[in-house]
Amino acid sequence: MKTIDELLSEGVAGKRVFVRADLNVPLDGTRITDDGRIRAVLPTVKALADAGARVVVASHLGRPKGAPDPAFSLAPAAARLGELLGADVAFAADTVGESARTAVAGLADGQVAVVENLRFNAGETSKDDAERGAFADRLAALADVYVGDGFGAVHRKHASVFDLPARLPHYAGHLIATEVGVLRKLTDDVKRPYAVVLGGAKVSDKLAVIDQLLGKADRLLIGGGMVFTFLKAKGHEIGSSLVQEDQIPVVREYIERAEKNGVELVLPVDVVVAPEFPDLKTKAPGRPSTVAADAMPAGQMGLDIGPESRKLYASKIADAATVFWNGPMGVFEHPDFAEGTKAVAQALLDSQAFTVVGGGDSAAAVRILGFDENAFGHISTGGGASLEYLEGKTLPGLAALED
Ligand SMILES: Nc1ncnc2c1ncn2[C@@H]1O[C@H](COP(=O)(O)OP(=O)(O)OP(=O)(O)O)[C@@H](O)[C@H]1O
Ligand SMILES: O=C(O)[C@H](O)COP(=O)(O)O
Repeated sequence: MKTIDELLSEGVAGKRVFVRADLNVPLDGTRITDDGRIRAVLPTVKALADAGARVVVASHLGRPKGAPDPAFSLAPAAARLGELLGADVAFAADTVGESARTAVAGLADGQVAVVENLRFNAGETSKDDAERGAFADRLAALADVYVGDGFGAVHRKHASVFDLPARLPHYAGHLIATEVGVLRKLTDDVKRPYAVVLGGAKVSDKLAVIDQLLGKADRLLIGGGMVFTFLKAKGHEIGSSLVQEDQIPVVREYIERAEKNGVELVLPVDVVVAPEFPDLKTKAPGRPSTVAADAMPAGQMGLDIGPESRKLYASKIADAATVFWNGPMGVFEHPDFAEGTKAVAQALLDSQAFTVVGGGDSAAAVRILGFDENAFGHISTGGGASLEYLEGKTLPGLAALED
């Protein structure tokens, strides 16, 4: 994979460089609640601009349906990029149309433009190779060189990620190079004991990852919404908690395989429950109570791991040599259900282990709960992307950058 350093040494002054970033940031209306992903691509954009390139930045935001939708405009992200760069950033109101062509044509050396959300175009995410290819042709017309730096999206076989680099000289940006360098350490020669902490709400995505991790990790600590599919598979009552009913047989097989492979599968011994999902806007009292994990009352919903589990999880993290953490332990957005996530974050910081936090929500949780992000070994900008990398899958956006 050629990197941006090679591109810079070849010289980029006057060239139009297309940077595929992941500016898919959480928004409250038009207010960005966590700008980590914009800050993460700054080194690449800055290096190119400083070297005199005409930089065209593109990204998706959210999951619009292949047509313009103002709720998913990249305008707030473009404005924030300009603030962080300390420079004017032009914004095109479309992705490959008149506005984009004019914005790019108007760039002087060292200037930056952002084009509108890639997913406002059906060709970006199409399953049809020809349709994606046609959109990639239109993107290619905007640039002379491609730099892939949207690590959070490299697991997507989308036009700007997969098809466009085939049409232009292509290089990996600083963020992709860093992310791959760190995650490779977790796949090539991981220092053991290797503990993986999995939580969050995207249960079906993450259950598939466990299949692979059972052959790689020494310890698997389960938290978040995934817990209840495991507890149910063990025959326990789980009340009205999140559950993936169709995965119960699969989870039973995981429990057996963990035992056979000598992988320590750690489940909560107690859970924090409430009568209903908390109101995250008003933060009205969540009416939490703590119960044993094998004695959850019917009608209650599990929303965090309990105090005994926090101690247990911290002890399993304390003497690990490597820890990968993806997904909050509970509904951390509400103070009544944030303690499990806080305890795991603190345990990572207290351990001597090499620690990697992966996932948009996990990284945001760390920052929102007030932890110093620089104290962790690495905070990945990719949730699904980092998990799929660890699964050993070929990621389209990385394969496309190879020659
Ligand atoms: N017990 C639970 N019940 C319901 N939701 C939960 C529970 N525990 C955690 N969550 C929710 O999980 C969400 C985060 O899950 P997600 O799987 O998206 O994390 P992530 O992998 O860090 O993010 P991403 O994949 O978007 O990069 C949070 O909004 C949190 O409230
Ligand atoms: O948030 C993410 O994980 C990335 O930006 C990819 O977004 P997607 O899951 O909508 O493809």
